[in-house]
Amino acid sequence: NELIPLTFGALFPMESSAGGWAGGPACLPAVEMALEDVNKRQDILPGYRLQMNTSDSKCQTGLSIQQMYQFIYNDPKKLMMMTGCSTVTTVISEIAPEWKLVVLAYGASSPALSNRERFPTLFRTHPSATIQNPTRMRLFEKWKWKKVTILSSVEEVFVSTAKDLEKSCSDKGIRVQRQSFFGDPADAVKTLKRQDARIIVGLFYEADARRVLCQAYKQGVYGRKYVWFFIGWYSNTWHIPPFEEHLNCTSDQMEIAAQYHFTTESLMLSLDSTPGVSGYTGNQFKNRLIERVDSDRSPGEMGGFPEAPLAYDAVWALALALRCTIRALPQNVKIEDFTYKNEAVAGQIFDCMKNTSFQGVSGRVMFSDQGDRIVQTQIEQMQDGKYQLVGYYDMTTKNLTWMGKEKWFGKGPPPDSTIVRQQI
Ligand SMILES: CC1(C)CO[C@@H](CC(=O)O)CN1
Repeated sequence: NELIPLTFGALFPMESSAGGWAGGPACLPAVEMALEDVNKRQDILPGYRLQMNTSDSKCQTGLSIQQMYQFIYNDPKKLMMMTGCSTVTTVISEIAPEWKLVVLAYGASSPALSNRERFPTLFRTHPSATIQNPTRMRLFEKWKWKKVTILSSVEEVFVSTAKDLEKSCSDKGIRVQRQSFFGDPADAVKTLKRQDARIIVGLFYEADARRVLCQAYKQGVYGRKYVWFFIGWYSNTWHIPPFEEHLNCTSDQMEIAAQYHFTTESLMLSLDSTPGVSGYTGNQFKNRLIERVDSDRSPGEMGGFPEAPLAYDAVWALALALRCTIRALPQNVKIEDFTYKNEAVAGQIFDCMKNTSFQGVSGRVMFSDQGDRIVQTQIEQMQDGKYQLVGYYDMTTKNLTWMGKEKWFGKGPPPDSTIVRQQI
């Protein structure tokens, strides 16, 4: 007897000509692998076959809306939408409720998406960029810093992350200065000096980070008096200036300025040695993906490779939510009767997605009330041009796992400002 197909629409940014994240090359094969894994199991969607219609969104909003209409106005009916980039996820999640569709984003980090008023049916297996802020706060507490400076570029994702961190600092009685720059950071770095900034959190894309680091070197905002925090998802050699950027700093100068800075980033691949619901561990997933894509480029270079576990787990979240829906619907209502207007089925899919909780290859998959993914974060420190893992932070348990591998120019962490020596 024929399996009944259940279809979802999926957008992958296979390239990003207009800027943005080209995560499709590694995330599409990860999703295809998850579909095969789900469909070969008898206990996930018995009697059904999960399938997807895909389009290359190029990380462009206009194109993705046009593709969404194609999904909706052509059979088969789509039960859900899966998206990548934050920009595409924003527009798709704003219009999806018109067709009572849940949106599941595997590659959207923008804090603005944590908003149930604007995005009532959005869930994401990719954490918001603000998830790094509790980790930064925990380190300020560990090293007793009560004055912090935040420097961001003007992109919305970084300004909203900076504002979130600024609020967390104020709530904890930490004095915080925040400024943002567009293009050349020279004046912004000059302001850091004038403010006597010592503990500096940088929030920008990789190319801006190089410009900031070069200015820090030129203006002497580096070394024993300073601690820089950068974002951890840059490449491991991000601080080496590419020839074409004509940065007027040498690699040696950049390495000197970068010495002992910290980074924070979301853990996207589970370190757990016990397999998850798929039957695979994070590492087994990673090796299977590398086998599958056997591209001439090294897999780590493939766009979206770090986020591939999130895409794989998104299919499992979707499949388990559909299984939950099938079990919850009354006898006379079939999930295949979904019609973009059928509140009963759509409402049940939303409720099931809301209650998602399973062990994925990217770790525990659960969503907050805003549909946000909660993950652990990883802390590294650059030591002589190489990143050294120094700790993990779990914001749900507030547990900081520290390796004690960090290094300082002096005996320990520098003070957060000029300490006026108390006259004894
Ligand atoms: C960690 C990163 C690179 C943040 O941006 C995400 C893409 C986006 O938010 O548009 C993908 N993952």
